[in-house]
Amino acid sequence: MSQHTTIYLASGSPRRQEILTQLGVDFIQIANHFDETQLAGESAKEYVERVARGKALSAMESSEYAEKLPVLGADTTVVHQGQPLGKPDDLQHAEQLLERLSGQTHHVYSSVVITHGEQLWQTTVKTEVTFSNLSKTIIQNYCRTKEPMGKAGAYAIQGLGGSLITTINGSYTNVVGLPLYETRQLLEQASIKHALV
Ligand SMILES: Cc1cn([C@H]2C[C@H](O)[C@@H](COP(=O)(O)OP(=O)(O)OP(=O)(O)O)O2)c(=O)[nH]c1=O
Repeated sequence: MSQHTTIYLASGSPRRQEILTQLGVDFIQIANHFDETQLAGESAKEYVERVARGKALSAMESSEYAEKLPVLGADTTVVHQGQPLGKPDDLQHAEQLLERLSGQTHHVYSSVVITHGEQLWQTTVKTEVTFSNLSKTIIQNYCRTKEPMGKAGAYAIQGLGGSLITTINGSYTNVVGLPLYETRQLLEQASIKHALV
């Protein structure tokens, strides 16, 4: 099979753009308008996998992108006690999410999908993250930086939020939004050019 040198990235996440750039992938960024509301009766892992597929497929099916290059989409969700915690609606919601995660261990799931025509490749990675005990003042001061906004679980491990975390077990880039090693493997399965092939 011949190699694809350019793909569509169906993501507005600056973190995903940075990680793909780090991998040396040439991409064109496109929007995805997938509705991320949760359906009843699915596990957190099934949820993140469905949303990642939905993001990639909805972007691919858009007639605007008829050229049909491969499309990469991804979703990241923080899961605490089996419940997916998405991005905060506002700063008050961010405080509630951080109160919930304080002193606790949770999991971060990222699922990455590449679609091209009838073909679909998908990988899902889980990382365990443990938070220190957070005082009300620390939570309020952290929220005041606005860093929690737009981040699943209301924190950014790559920013000041990293100072709230005591340990992680598993892939760091998976928490940031795109697991580097597993994404490289997926690119290779889909015959997409990156810096190492
Ligand atoms: C937990 C965590 C999440 N995040 C980010 C990664 C994702 O951008 C975001 C999770 O939301 P997503 O819904 O996965 O992605 P998104 O809406 O930002 O972008 P798109 O759907 O267009 O691809 O949270 C961090 O940047 N750092 C972290 O530590």
